[in-house]
Amino acid sequence: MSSDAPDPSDSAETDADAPNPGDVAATDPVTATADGTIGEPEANDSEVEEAAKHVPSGSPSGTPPLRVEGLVKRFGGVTAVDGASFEVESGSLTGLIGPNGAGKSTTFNCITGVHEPTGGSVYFEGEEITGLKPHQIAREGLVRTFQIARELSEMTVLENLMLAPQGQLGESAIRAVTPGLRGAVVEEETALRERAWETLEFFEIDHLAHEHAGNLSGGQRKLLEMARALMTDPEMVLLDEPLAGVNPTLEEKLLDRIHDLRADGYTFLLVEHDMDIIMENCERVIVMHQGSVLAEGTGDEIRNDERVIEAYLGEEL
Ligand SMILES: Nc1ncnc2c1ncn2[C@@H]1O[C@H](COP(=O)(O)OP(=O)(O)OP(=O)(O)O)[C@@H](O)[C@H]1O
Repeated sequence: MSSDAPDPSDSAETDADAPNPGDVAATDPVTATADGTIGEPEANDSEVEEAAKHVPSGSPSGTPPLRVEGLVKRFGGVTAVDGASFEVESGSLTGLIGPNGAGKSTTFNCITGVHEPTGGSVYFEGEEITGLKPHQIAREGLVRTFQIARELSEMTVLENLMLAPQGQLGESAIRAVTPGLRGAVVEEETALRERAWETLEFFEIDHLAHEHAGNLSGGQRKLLEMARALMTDPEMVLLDEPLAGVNPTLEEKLLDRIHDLRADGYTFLLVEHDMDIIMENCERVIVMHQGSVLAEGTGDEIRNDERVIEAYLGEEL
């Protein structure tokens, strides 16, 4: 996949700023806790436990969580996405595949507000989100995973999780320093810390809570990236090659977690080059080619589709 870094050739447009997961606001929630420490979760009252839980509320009945209509993205003379249209069903794990340069990354970036589309529309749970900034889209419940930025590599795994909502949602630190709001902030931080521990346990990386993120293996980092995305209480998560460079044990763990989350009502759109993973895990597959959608269907339908075979000519399908 191409990098998310803005391309100099893209300067003519006003792409939204990508949420910078490395942006640590002036008042860091990790240090703004009641006792000033980051520790194991304290005994929780039921209110905190309730606040820590998140289950997707789901789309209004019959509305696909994600609908992309005639999406176009040009970079100067290059048309990266050329009228792509598709829907993702609620609670599904849908694969987005296509040969190199098909436009998958750019589509992800347009959906999540990293790029402003040149044309077309994106709807999330029936509401148009085209052109919104990434943190606004994240606030609606649609997030993507991001590589752990350099600044965050120097922080612990627990800190990474506690900062995730700020990074993705663009929360203002002002609330945290405003007199009169401090009590509420401390309560929020307690819930946040509890939630972070729960999430670490869910991904089975709680033993790494106090490790610097930079010391994690590639696979552990992928788990952390996913854990960070979940800390924002999303309804839907876009996964951009979440298994690249992950060893088979962690790969299985990550896929198991994705299936668990699906069972809880989360929706996933997955870009992945490994066709076996797509075919074994995705009930629906969307194939992009030259910027638009070439075919859609089950893994078997896609594998046997002549147009898809031709598009992948020379590549293993
Ligand atoms: N910022 C950019 N500036 C100019 N061209 C770009 C930019 N981003 C992507 N492109 C071009 O748009 C096309 C689609 O790229 P994109 O990365 O979206 O494809 P992809 O399907 O994700 O490919 P891959 O699987 O190889 O990562 C390619 O021709 C690529 O070179």
